[in-house]
Amino acid sequence: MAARHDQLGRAQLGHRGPRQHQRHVCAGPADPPDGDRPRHSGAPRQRHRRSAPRPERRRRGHGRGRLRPGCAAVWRRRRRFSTRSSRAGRRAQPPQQPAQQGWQQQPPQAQQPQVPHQQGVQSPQGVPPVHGDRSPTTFHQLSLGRVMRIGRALENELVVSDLQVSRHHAEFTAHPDGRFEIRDLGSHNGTYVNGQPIAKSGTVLIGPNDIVGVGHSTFRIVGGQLEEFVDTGEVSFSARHLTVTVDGGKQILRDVSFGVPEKSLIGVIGPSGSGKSTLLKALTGYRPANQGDVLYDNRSLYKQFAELRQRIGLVPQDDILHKELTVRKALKYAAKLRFPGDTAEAEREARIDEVLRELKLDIHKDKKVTSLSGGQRKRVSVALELLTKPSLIFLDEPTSGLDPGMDRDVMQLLRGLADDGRTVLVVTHSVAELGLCDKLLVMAPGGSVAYFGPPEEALNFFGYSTWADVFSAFENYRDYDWAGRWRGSQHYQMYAADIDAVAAQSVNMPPAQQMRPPKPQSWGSQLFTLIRRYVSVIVSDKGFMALMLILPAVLGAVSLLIDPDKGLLVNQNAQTGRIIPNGTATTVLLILAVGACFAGAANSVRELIKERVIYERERATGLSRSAYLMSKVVVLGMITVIQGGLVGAIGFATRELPEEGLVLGGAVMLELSLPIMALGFTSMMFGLIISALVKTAEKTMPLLVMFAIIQVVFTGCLFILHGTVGVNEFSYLMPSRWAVAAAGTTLDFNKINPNTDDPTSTDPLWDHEAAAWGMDMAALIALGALCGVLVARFLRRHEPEVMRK
Ligand SMILES: Nc1ncnc2c1ncn2[C@@H]1O[C@H](COP(=O)(O)OP(=O)(O)OP(=O)(O)O)[C@@H](O)[C@H]1O
Repeated sequence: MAARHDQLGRAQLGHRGPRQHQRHVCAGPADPPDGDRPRHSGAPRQRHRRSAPRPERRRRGHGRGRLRPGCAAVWRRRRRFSTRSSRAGRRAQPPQQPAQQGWQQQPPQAQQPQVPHQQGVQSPQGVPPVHGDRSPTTFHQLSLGRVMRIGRALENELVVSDLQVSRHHAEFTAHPDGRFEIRDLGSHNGTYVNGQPIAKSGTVLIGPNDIVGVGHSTFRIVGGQLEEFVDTGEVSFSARHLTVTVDGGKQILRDVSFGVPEKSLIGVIGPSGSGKSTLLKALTGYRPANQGDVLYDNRSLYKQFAELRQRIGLVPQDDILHKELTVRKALKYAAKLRFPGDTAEAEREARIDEVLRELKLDIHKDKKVTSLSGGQRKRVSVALELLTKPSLIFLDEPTSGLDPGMDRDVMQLLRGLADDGRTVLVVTHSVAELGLCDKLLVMAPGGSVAYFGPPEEALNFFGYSTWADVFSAFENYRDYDWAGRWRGSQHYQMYAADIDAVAAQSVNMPPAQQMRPPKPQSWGSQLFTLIRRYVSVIVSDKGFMALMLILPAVLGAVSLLIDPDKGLLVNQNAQTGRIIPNGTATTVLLILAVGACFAGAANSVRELIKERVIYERERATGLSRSAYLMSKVVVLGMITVIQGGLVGAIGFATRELPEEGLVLGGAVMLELSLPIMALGFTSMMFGLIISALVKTAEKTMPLLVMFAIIQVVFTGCLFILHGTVGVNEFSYLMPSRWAVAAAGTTLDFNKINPNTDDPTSTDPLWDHEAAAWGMDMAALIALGALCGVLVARFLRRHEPEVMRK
């Protein structure tokens, strides 16, 4: 391990050995023309990563732009050069090419960046290394004719205490003829050969070049022995020539390369729109780059995504927790969804306790997430990601909205996570605590790298005293070749040239099904967990519960104010037999229908948007889209149907109704209420469509009102739809049309609300027949089902790209 660390250090940190003796050059934008002279005298500063005690590092690495002595004079000169533009609005100075000629004029062989050590390294037997040159953790003897079963359960020949591994996960067989094979035993998280999942319960022959992945362990057969490597988190990580091109050919990430050894904390900063989020998506495989590769301990993340993605944690900017739950409950449901189906509750609880202790959250575990401070909430989000012991953790602006104290707390937490043996990359807008990072990546407008190296050298590199100045320069000189400036710099040679020297590759992504992470739980189990979690969230919100009861009660009750003494029967003059329209029945039905529409859509209209970030994250960890959607449909559907029942019960209870129904005989009130309940359900599905479509929760309210008003218009109660060409056909898309029609068949709406202009014209949807009731109800439910299909399609748009196919 020590040897590997040393080599990685050389390979990925730019061969600090010889190059540390190069002089650091103050490569500021305002370097004078003769700026090829080295600016610093004396020995270069050694960077003692983590070997330096923390306070020392903090002192050195505050990154607030304290200039080194050699640069101070240059800086003063720069300021003199810049007085004119400073007066004109204190704009940052135009950048100049850094003074790197001295370096560039070195003989070619001195400039030749070395291919990183781990590329193409072969073991003495010609077998490629699994993890660079890292030594196997354990050797297992695999005698011919023997079967070795791997799993979490103690009765296995090879016991792996890893919650990502199933109790009986896979087995190696050494055939008497010398062939070796691996068989998956129906594992939850899959068994992988060279990063590709093998079929559930499938068998694959393996040779000496093949690497078998099971949870955090990888195995290789070498001379009849099984070598096991356990990924304990200490992995190197590098990005090579990442380029992302969007439709229209525009590059939003340009040739980004950098690499870090194990236990590193990397900060990523850059002006708005410089591609930080795009980079994060490319690094995590959420939206793989079009060109380039991401290497996870020498393994291509893209090609082996299905296996390696389990080792990656991502904490998005917004909290990935249901704030209404207590910390413990939120983690409990997350663990249930992420760990294999065969993990016992005690195992999950033990892991949750471990993580809570590690993040010092145990004292807060019974508090609701809402009651925690911003910093503590961020800790809980990190805790959630740590459950599965990822080796790489990515965070998107974890400190946004936090005060400086919390900002420091969170950054120190990340520092600690890295020191404990993980690689952590944090995208941030906050520059106050950058000194805690081992490396800083600065993105320039246009999505290219402007700097990668130690944070404490970054401001000097740009030649400004504050990050505000650097960002102003980015803004004011957007078209400047920041990437060229970086590539021409000595820092580039020291910290990135080695990685960059490897030729760019176009990404040959494996087929979509091989990219997709396995589902750790069965569909039914996911659905059950999601329903339980959703019910817990609703139950913990007493205000919401009360509102859900009050809303239908009020909507039903207001209908009682309409001609309270009048019934819902057909008005017919006994002597003449003439039909007299019953306006009360039409109005009551209209109000009840609108009440159901409103209640149903209001229940669901914010549901998907408010937890979109959680969904995105969980989807990337193997959550089933249909299980998620079904959990919403089941819980909200039940609530809405009960509400519809309440609306109907209150609205129809005091009215005189026909004695016999068309379908349910004497249960007329139920026959009338069923369309109201179904209308509530279908409206709830429409609400889900709105929720899946909108970009912000604020947009849901106007759309909800619009939906309810359109439903009023198309009930058929306000004007006769039948015979109105175009409008009538359009009304078939409206749930209220079918619900009023279904209830109308029972009440005989063709007589209650006849077409007075043409008494012979009747609406077939209102025919006083059981078949018409059945058809109306079927159409209403079919509309709801169609909405379900649409919601699923719209949900896809919010998923990580690898999960969309
Ligand atoms: N799918 C896309 N199609 C076209 N342009 C896109 C797409 N995604 C992002 N962009 C553009 O790419 C650029 C980089 O976007 P990105 O979100 O990565 O920036 P950022 O640095 O994260 O910004 P911020 O700090 O504001 O979050 C932006 O100009 C953005 O408009």
